[in-house]
Amino acid sequence: MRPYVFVNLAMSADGKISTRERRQVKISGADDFKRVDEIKAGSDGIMVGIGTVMADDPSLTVKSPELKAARRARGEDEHPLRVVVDSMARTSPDADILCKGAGQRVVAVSAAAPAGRVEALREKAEVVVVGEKGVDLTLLMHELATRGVKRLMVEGGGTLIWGLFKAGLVDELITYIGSTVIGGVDAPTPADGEGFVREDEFPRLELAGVERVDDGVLLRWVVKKEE
Ligand SMILES: NC(=O)C1=CN([C@@H]2O[C@H](COP(=O)(O)OP(=O)(O)OC[C@H]3O[C@@H](n4cnc5c(N)ncnc54)[C@H](O)[C@@H]3O)[C@@H](O)[C@H]2O)C=CC1
Ligand SMILES: Nc1nc(O)c(N)c(N[C@@H]2O[C@H](COP(=O)(O)O)[C@@H](O)[C@H]2O)n1
Repeated sequence: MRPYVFVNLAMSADGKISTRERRQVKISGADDFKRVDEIKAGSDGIMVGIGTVMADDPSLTVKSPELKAARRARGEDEHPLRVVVDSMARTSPDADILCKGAGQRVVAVSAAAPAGRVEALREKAEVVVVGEKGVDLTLLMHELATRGVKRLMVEGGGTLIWGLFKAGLVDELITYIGSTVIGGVDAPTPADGEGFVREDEFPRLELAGVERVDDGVLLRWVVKKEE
């Protein structure tokens, strides 16, 4: 049992999701940010890796007052459950994702995380220990499903997205391609990590939508299931 997992990201025309210094950049335009807010509001949970928390300090809150009101009217918290994948419990207790906006949080750590940092995080979030050295993403998905997460949005970054693809946990990939070039061999891309080597390992995608948004393109891919 696991949630439906969809990844949403914005990349430059040359396939980078931030600069080589991992500095957050605005790739999406106003209409795309509105679309992101809508799909976030339609999700039960939203997940990021600790690399993104440390680089961007995102809140991952729903921004539109109307969308927040609609969630309340459905009996939901204003913001989806926010989930940080954080093997060593490096999330700062002052991070926006733990402090901004009402709602539930889960920080997923491994058994190798220092006890003191785990205890400090328990003041702000539910901490789940899944995995020995790194976070076992399959176990985490099971934990999220038992907490009622049916639709999970993944915001990145590239290392987490790679880990999810490697574990066969991605159902859909939504990519906004913006009208800019970032460049840099060390700049993060949508799926980093070590990468697949053999062609028979590559996840296969089916193109489910192409749309012009702002001055870029929105692509929606559905991951083909193995027969
Ligand atoms: N343009 C966009 O749409 C977005 C861009 N970003 C950018 O991505 C960059 C951050 O990406 P990364 O450094 O790759 O960090 P990340 O956010 O992907 O976090 C990776 C970390 O997650 C932890 N982790 C634990 N278990 C794991 C597992 N099983 N698989 C994978 N990771 C696991 C590890 O500590 C790992 O270093 C930033 O520069 C940020 O601005 C992030 C989100 C969206
Ligand atoms: N969809 C999208 N377009 C961009 O141009 C971006 N830079 C990002 N970045 C992601 O948005 C997060 C910000 O979240 P909050 O506004 O703090 O809620 C950031 O951390 C990236 O995950 N996304």
